[in-house]
Amino acid sequence: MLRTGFVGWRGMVGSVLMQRMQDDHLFGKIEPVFFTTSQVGQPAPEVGVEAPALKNAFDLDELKKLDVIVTCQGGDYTSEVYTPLREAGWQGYWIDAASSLRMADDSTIVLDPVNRALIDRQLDAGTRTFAGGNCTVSLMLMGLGGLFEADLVEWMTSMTYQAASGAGAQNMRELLSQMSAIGNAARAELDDPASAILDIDRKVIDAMRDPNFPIEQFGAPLGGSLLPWIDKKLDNGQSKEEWKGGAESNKILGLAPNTVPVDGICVRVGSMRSHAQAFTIKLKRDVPMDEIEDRIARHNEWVSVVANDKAATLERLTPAAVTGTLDVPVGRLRKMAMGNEYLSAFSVGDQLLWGAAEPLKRMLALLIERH
Ligand SMILES: NC(=O)C1=CN([C@@H]2O[C@H](COP(=O)(O)OP(=O)(O)OC[C@H]3O[C@@H](n4cnc5c(N)ncnc54)[C@H](OP(=O)(O)O)[C@@H]3O)[C@@H](O)[C@H]2O)C=CC1
Ligand SMILES: N[C@@H](CC(=O)OP(=O)(O)O)C(=O)O
Repeated sequence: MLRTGFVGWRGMVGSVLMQRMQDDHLFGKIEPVFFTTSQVGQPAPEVGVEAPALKNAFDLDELKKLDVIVTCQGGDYTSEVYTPLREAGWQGYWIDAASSLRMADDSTIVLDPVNRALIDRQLDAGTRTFAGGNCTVSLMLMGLGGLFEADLVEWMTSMTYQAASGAGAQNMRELLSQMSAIGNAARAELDDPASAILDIDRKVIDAMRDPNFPIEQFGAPLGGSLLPWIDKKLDNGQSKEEWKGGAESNKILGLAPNTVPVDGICVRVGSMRSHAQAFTIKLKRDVPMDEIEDRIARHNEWVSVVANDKAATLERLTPAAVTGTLDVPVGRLRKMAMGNEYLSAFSVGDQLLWGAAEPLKRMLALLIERH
């Protein structure tokens, strides 16, 4: 059995990974060892099989004993540990949720419903480093994989509506605190059906502009508003999140950089843990709508096409409908006013499942299967 170390297992992404591992009964197929950066010696989590007490995640000698390391601890941990571990001669499989190693020449970004053949080729060629993709990128490819598979996409834009969870657990809490502060500010007027809406509106904006409004994590109000910037600024004016759209998509598809240009504006909205994206897709040719819908729907078992009407859209194509599931609905499919080669689409997906934990779990399952 593969001796498999887990780092970052109690964080937000790590907890979802643990749950998915248990759902799929994977712990019985490995020898798990749990690591920590802060709780050495405490009991391992209950996962249905015996595991030793928590080990120090910086102890290279312990890490070197592992066949596989799965880390959801973040990029700082990866930067500190990965290179010394490899330099010390460790040749095990490193599976990482963080972005640090995604674009490295010797790493593969894993999203097996989309790039299983590439993953297999890389494994056969001796690749030992695997990273999960950026959440919006993975969710986009899960939704539109059928169009890429048929080589129909000339370029596309992705305008995102990203959930608070992508920024971390504290940010999710802050979003709720903001919503609560807004609700409290307008409580009396809300409870009075005769109150004027503009009075409510003024109280809301006053609360959002109050110096005591909780903005420590986001730096600005998100509840009742939105934030059209995610991550650092790059020299070309893109945010790093926007850059990942193009860079990671092409790498996942096994294409040379910028073969299919993907760009857009990434926006944080007040959704809790499901990201949504609006796409403008320039097709290589005028493809009939029924073929488009068929290709999208048949690509993998999690994607589905939502009819382009209001009732179906509100029922199935929202974060409230999708959160906590592996479903990736794609809707708002129609040809655009610019011409028949221009397709609009909208998709939603849980950014902690397909956006983070699920591809890692499946990579580990693949290693177990091959072992
Ligand atoms: N959030 C996201 O949407 C995505 C995140 N990622 C990657 O995953 C990394 C981890 O993200 P995320 O899971 O959000 O990070 P978290 O902040 O939830 O967890 C990271 C670590 O913080 C430590 N920690 C300290 N206090 C607590 C606490 N009260 N509860 C749980 N853990 C605690 C744990 O380490 P220890 O046990 O050692 O103390 C834990 O592993 C990111 O840095 C990113 O690289 C990738 C894709 C999406
Ligand atoms: N940046 C993403 C979440 C994330 O962690 O992305 P990455 O894994 O590429 O760092 C978001 O804010 O929604």
